[in-house]
Amino acid sequence: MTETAGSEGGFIEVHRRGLMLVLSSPSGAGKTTISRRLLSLEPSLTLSVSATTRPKRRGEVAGVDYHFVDPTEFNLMINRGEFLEYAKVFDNYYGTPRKAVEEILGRGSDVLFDIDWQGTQQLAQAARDDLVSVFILPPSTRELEQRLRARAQDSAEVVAHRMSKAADEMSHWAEYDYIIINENIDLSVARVQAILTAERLKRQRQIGLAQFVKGLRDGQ
Ligand SMILES: Nc1ncnc2c1ncn2[C@@H]1O[C@H](COP(=O)(O)OP(=O)(O)OP(=O)(O)O)[C@@H](O)[C@H]1O
Ligand SMILES: Nc1nc2c(ncn2[C@@H]2O[C@H](COP(=O)(O)O)[C@@H](O)[C@H]2O)c(=O)[nH]1
Repeated sequence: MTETAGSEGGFIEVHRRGLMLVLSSPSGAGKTTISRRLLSLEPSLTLSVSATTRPKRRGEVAGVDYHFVDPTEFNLMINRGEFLEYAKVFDNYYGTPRKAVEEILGRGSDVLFDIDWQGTQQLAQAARDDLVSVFILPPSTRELEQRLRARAQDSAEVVAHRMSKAADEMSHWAEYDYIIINENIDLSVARVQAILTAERLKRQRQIGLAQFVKGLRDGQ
């Protein structure tokens, strides 16, 4: 993203280095819901569409929600080095295609990731300075289970399996930059949006500022 700043006598471009915004949570805490709302509010934020070996849920669209691939194809993608990160989550494989992320960042957009703690650790190793990580917690375990059931997308066994993994997932909360308890969805979306706004304004993400300030000091 480029912002043009200046006054009469010449404009100096202040570019912004793209950032990678990660949302993680135990299954059902609300990160997909928050992501969709945020994407509709933030035109220069683009979702990284993961590849997965998980079967498609009712209502999911290939290429929009996920790239649905079989385990053989997923392995080929691993061997060809096509993933920025990948992990096994709840008995299926999930991975972030590298090329798409590079293209999004290359055109000056920020990237939104809905990935688990394993993927977040891998991204942090590869690009810590560009990463902003947010962990979403449910208001209670009971509410988490209710949300998974009310979503009505997974079998009772899958819901039980995901609930059994929730405590493990949540043990990684302290590895994240920000924590949001998702009680009220409007408030949670506003909070993630506030984080994004503040992170975009960080000094180190604004390229060309030194020149811009020099111009100001020189009276431009
Ligand atoms: N603040 C909220 N209050 C009530 N219901 C919510 C809230 N946030 C999300 N939900 C609902 O909870 C269910 C699970 O949300 P969502 O699918 O966004 O979770 P998720 O964290 O993306 O789960 P997964 O990791 O399994 O993809 C959905 O039916 C959603 O509408
Ligand atoms: N490490 C990664 N985790 C991912 C990726 N895409 C999704 N996920 C996480 O998997 C679980 C389950 O997702 P669901 O859609 O089956 O409910 C959830 O925690 C996601 O955040 C990925 O590319 N890498």
